[in-house]
Amino acid sequence: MGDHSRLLPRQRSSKRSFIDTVKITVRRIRIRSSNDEEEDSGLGFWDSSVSPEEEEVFLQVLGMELGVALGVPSVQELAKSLKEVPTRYLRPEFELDEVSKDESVQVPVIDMGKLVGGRDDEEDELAKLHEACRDWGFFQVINHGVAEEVILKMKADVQEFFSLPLEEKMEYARLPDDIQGYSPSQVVTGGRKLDWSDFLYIFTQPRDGRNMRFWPRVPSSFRETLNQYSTELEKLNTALLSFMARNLGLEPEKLLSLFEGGRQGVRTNYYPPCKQADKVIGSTPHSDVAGLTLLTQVNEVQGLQIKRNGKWIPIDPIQGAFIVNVGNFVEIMSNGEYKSVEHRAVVNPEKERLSIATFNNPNSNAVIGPLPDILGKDGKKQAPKYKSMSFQEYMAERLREKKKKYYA
Ligand SMILES: O=C(O)CCC(=O)C(=O)O
Ligand SMILES: [Fe+2]
Repeated sequence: MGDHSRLLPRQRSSKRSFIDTVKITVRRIRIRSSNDEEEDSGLGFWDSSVSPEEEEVFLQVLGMELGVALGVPSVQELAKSLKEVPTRYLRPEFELDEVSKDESVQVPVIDMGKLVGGRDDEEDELAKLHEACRDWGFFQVINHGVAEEVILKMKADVQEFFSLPLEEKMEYARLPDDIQGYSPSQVVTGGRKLDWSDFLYIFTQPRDGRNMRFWPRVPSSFRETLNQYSTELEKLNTALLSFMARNLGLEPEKLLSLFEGGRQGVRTNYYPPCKQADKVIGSTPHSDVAGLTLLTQVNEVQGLQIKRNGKWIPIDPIQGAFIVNVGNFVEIMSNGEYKSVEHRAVVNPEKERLSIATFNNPNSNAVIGPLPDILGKDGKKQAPKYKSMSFQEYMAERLREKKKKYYA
């Protein structure tokens, strides 16, 4: 998932006793779940008044430990040895969802080649981009300027990483106090239901925010490849934001300054095949907590679906294109003119699927709210549809929401 709502400050070591409390709670839950009972209590502690940062650490430690306790270091491994899908992955709530069969319904394709260099068709393409962000929240971008070689290398290295033996991947396992690293999906929520996927999540920009501990050394080119990929995608993100700013009647510099130095995270998703593919979900429906998300699909296996008029529309990726979606931050900043659309990933019965999602965030000083220039646009005052708050407050709120959803 693109959640990535977990960008709160790291825990200070003075909070040790809190962590110990968490560990004890987790141990209790572990004993309980190994006895195969419902593990829904033992969370009385949860209600005590802890700060959002503390909640954050709690969720992470709980999620990690619970994942291990349930014997799911990786869905990829589970899928190999599997006779039957464990109940925890069965998601009957999605079985009746309607999926569109009309293959002609596809997200708009934006040709970035037309947006640079003062061509005659520039205005038409800008209008198409505006429409895509307003009406779809998703589009594919071609002629985006990212060298094909960099994309191919990234895909190859990601594929190689996931084909390593589990022990090697576990060298980059997520740690209790971090959200980066290799992990099965959704254990971070400690939820009762799990997604049919693993991921490797790495903070890639700004450079001084990198923790090389989570950057794979194998394949040997991985680090350099990711560095290049992330740098190229940062440029693409900036270019797209500046076109969107023009479309929204904003000064590009003003919008870009909110994203300057913001965190970029690259999440590579691995969806193992599943014989009961229609009974599991690779990525639970969500909208991305990001400014813009740029997605590359590693192989030809389809899986991404977006919600439109109550139906799921499967996205057919164009070779070499990026699938771009408006994230929650851009929706809010545009006062809802652009939409952060719900999406999910389904699993294939025969083939593995891999994707690389790059999330680009505003910086932590940015106020998250409708931009004053949008509210006052065209001389008319628009009422703000979203509250304004600090980046940290926004993240804490998402966390509280998640807590409600998974622990209610
Ligand atoms: O795998 C995909 O196509 C979607 C992944 C996704 O939505 C995410 O990581 O946020
Ligand atoms: Fe997503």
